[in-house]
Amino acid sequence: MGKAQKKTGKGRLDKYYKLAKEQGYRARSAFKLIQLNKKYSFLESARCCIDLCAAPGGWLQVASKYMPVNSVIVGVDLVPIKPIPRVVTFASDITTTQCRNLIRSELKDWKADVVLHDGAPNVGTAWVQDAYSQSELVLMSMKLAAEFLIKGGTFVTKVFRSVDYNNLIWVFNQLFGKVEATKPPSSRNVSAEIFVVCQNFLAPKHIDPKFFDPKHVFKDLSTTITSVDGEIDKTAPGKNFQANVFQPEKKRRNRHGYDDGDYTLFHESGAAEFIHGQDPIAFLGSVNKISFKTEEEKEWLKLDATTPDVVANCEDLKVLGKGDFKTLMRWRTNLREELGLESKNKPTEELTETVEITEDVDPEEEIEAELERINSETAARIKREKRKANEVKQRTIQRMQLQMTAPLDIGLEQNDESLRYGQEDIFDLDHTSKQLKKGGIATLMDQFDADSSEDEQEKEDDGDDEVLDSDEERERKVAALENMLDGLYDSYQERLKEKDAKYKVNEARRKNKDREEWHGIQKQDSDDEESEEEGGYEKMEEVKARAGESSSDEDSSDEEEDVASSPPPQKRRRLDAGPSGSQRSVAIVKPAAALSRTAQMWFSQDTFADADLDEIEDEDEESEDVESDGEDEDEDEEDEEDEESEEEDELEDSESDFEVVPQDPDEDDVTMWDVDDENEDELKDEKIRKHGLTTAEAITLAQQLVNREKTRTQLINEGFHRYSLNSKDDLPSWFLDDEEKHYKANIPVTKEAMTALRARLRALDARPIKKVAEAKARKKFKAAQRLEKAMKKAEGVNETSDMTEREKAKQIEKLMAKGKAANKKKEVKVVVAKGAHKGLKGRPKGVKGRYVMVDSRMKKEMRAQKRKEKANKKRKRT
Ligand SMILES: C[S@@+](CC[C@H](N)C(=O)[O-])C[C@H]1O[C@@H](n2cnc3c(N)ncnc32)[C@H](O)[C@@H]1O
Repeated sequence: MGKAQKKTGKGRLDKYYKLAKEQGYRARSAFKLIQLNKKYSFLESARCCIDLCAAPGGWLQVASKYMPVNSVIVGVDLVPIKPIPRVVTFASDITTTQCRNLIRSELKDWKADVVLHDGAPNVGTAWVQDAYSQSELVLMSMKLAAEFLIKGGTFVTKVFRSVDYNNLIWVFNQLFGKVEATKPPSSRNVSAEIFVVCQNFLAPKHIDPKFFDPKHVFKDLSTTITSVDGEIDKTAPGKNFQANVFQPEKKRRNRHGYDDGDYTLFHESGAAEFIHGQDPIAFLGSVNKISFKTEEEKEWLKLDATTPDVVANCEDLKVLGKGDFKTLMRWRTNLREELGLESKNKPTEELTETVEITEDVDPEEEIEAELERINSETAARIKREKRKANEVKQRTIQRMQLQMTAPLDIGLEQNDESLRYGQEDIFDLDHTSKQLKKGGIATLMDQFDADSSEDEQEKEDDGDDEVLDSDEERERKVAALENMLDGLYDSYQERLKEKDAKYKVNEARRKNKDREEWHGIQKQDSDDEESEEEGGYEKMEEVKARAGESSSDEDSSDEEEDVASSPPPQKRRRLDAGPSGSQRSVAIVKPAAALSRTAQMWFSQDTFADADLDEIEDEDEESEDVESDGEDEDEDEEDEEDEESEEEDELEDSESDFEVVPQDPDEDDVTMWDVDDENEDELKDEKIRKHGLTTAEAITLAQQLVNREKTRTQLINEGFHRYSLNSKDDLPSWFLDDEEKHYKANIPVTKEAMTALRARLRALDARPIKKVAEAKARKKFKAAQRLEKAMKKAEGVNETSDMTEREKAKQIEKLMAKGKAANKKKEVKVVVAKGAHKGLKGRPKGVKGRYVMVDSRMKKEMRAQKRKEKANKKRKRT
């Protein structure tokens, strides 16, 4: 099992693996040679073949099979190869002379027609190393091939696609007439191996030994080491050391061998060379240790700049990381500055000051320069402030767009003074109207921006610039990240919602609603009297329509302007009759011009009817609930029961009488969780109209209402709890969405409700399936058709004059009876073939119409079959 898994893991169980097993080859690689030979046909004519790196012997098997009988086949590998008939094998390293000698002794003075090489180094470490070892191995095998191949012979070798590839091909081309690289189908695509078939060995008398020397063949390797960026760096060798410095974890081979006279791998150099040298990076890459041996170097050890860290780093450069090398580079710079080898990068201001001191400057010029400096500093500061203010503004706007914050939040973030903006836009008309006159939210935001930038400026002046900057930076990053996340979440939600058909309906509704949004009643003097007669609902609709007309084509800002410029409504007539039935007096609403539309709507309520707007503020403070003002006088006298019944009455009254319902002054100020309540309600209503109440909770509540166990007010009141009005400000939209879904009160369900729901479901279940329903409908339709036909006939009978009335009546009765009756199936009489009927051919005596003869055997068999079918059906159902 383990073995099988291992093979599967390596992906070996492919077609060729199975084929090799089937055909008795020791390795799937045998098919590579088969396919190569199929293409180039070098084995059939070969009399002698050397297979280098032949274990376990797949290629040898192929050679033995395809080569003529009595051919000489020699296989060499590091590992011993199990004997193969007609094949001589031995274990040896093909890079050694011992191997060469062994082959020589085996071949005597024969020459090989084919030399095969499928070697792969048994390293299995880094890819670069593997590839290079492979290239070296190829070069060694080519050396053997050049020695043992006959002129015109073929050399087949495996190479890896690597930087050495072209060099190898170049060498092959020097020794062979035809060189072709190919990848047989059995070679896996994922493998970097390529097979090069070199044909027509030129057998030159003298071959330059450099062709077999990796140092020469791959000599530009040292200059083609990949740089830090992963690009081939073909520049000076010195650069490679730089690469080593900044990528120390990558070990590279010393491909170019040792320098003349230098046979060690360890290099030590004095610190002076590092400090005074022009190429410190190359130095760090080529040296193992920096020593402090000279007097000067020893002195450097005493300097503050030479920290213990630096000394430790100098001990062994080969173990250092990027950071350590940077420390050394910094140390070098510091030291060079101290030694005066490098000038310090002083700030320009410092330099300017030095110039001022040294130069004899005219006082006027000095003043001018000073002024210029101050100006430029101020300009820079203003620019900085502006940038910061813009950033804050942008952030706030972005937050608002993402619905993370309401305009009120801006105030909250600020201070108590500005906190008033958000709340007073409802209650403090003067203050708010002033704010709104200036430009509404934008003004508030501007003010906020100004405030915040002032604050920031103060902070900046007080505190450390660097710390503040970094803090701000961090804050900005965090905010940007949050915004990004929220934005992503929103777009995710959008995507989800777009898919949702319900959402589309919702959206369409909301758009309609927005278009029709009621912006309060605007006074129309001319139709005062009409409005008195009209019902409240009509009035509201009319006003809605008017508001819609006026606002439909304009954007919100235009609307604001319109409100401001339109003549203020002078008076408002209350239309509802009070408990006494008398009409109330007309209220004067003065400063509507200065109010926002929402504020107008709010103050258009009757509650404010008697009061001058200037007084409203005071009233607000006194009374908590604005709506209850009108009933104040009575309330004290009434007991709790009366109160309840009055509330009910009020609710009923409200349906018939016109009452200005206060619209939420600002949607952002509403602190309920469920944002789409209205739409949801509409949908629910529609659903209820269509399907009735579908949940046990809904049925429970409905039953309670119908049975007068609870009043509507009670139900509404029960829906509130201490968390209902929790602020949703600053809460991320995903949280609100979750809350909307899951944060719901558990409504107790009654047994009756469950029973009712179950009964309904049962009725639903009991409904016939479609086919049955269709059949029934067909039947009904046919019956109706029959009846119609009969009636037509009856009419005809009625119109004939040949018949007496009595006859007519009889005839019609018959026709109608026929029309009502369904077509009866023609009866088939069953005649049992026994007694006189046994073995009877033809119609039995006394039997009229259709008949069928049955015998007892047949009857039994039929019954048995029916029984079986029934049993089968039952089994299937369970
Ligand atoms: C892919 S296998 C060859 C498979 C063979 N062609 C066959 O069909 O069975 C590669 C072989 O190269 C051998 N090898 C690697 N380096 C070698 C070296 N320096 N001298 C001899 N054989 C070597 C390995 O021992 C290994 O068996």
